[in-house]
Amino acid sequence: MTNLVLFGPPGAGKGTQASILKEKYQLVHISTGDVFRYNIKNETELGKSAKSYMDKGQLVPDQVTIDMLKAEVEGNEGAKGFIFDGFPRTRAQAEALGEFLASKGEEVDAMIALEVEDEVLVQRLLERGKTSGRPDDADESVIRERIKVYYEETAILKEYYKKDDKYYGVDGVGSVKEITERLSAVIDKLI
Ligand SMILES: Nc1ncnc2c1ncn2[C@@H]1O[C@H](COP(=O)(O)OP(=O)(O)O)[C@@H](O)[C@H]1O
Repeated sequence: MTNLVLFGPPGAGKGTQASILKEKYQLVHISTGDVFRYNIKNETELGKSAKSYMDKGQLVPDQVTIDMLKAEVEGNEGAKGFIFDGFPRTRAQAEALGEFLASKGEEVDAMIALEVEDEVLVQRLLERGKTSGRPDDADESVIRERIKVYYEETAILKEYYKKDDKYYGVDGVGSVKEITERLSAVIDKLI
């Protein structure tokens, strides 16, 4: 299996690239944000518990997120591998993912990060908010909170994967195609 973590701050372009890469490499794309939004739309218990955090730009609690992620992986038996998008976002999530994959004789092969400056992120998210219908994109203070949470809780994962030589940084500014090419150059060396 090939298991990739697509990493980067909110608005870095993870979702856009993951949808392209999953086709190209025949991997299953799991976006924790998308799964939460699906649950909110369908008014499930999970959706109800996630919504209040998401609307404020905060992280959904680890245990809820980890259980959901495991269920998504379990639901895709026979997959050639996964692209994890938006997960892990905390050290506890990274540890849980490692243990979970190890229990299946698998591992995270690489974390590939899209690197984009903060001000570019804010502009992209505000632009996306005009059409995405996402409440967390419509409000600049929520966007800034998400970026702050990223630096406080998520950015440390760079070191976490770096120590195992699994971290790859890619410039996230350019055309969608250019960025796909940069990511593919990393992935092609792994598989
Ligand atoms: N791994 C996660 N842990 C906790 N909360 C998460 C996780 N993934 C997504 N969320 C919640 O969903 C929101 C939206 O996530 P996402 O769709 O990945 O958007 P973005 O990265 O553009 O902010 C996050 O702000 C957070 O509240």
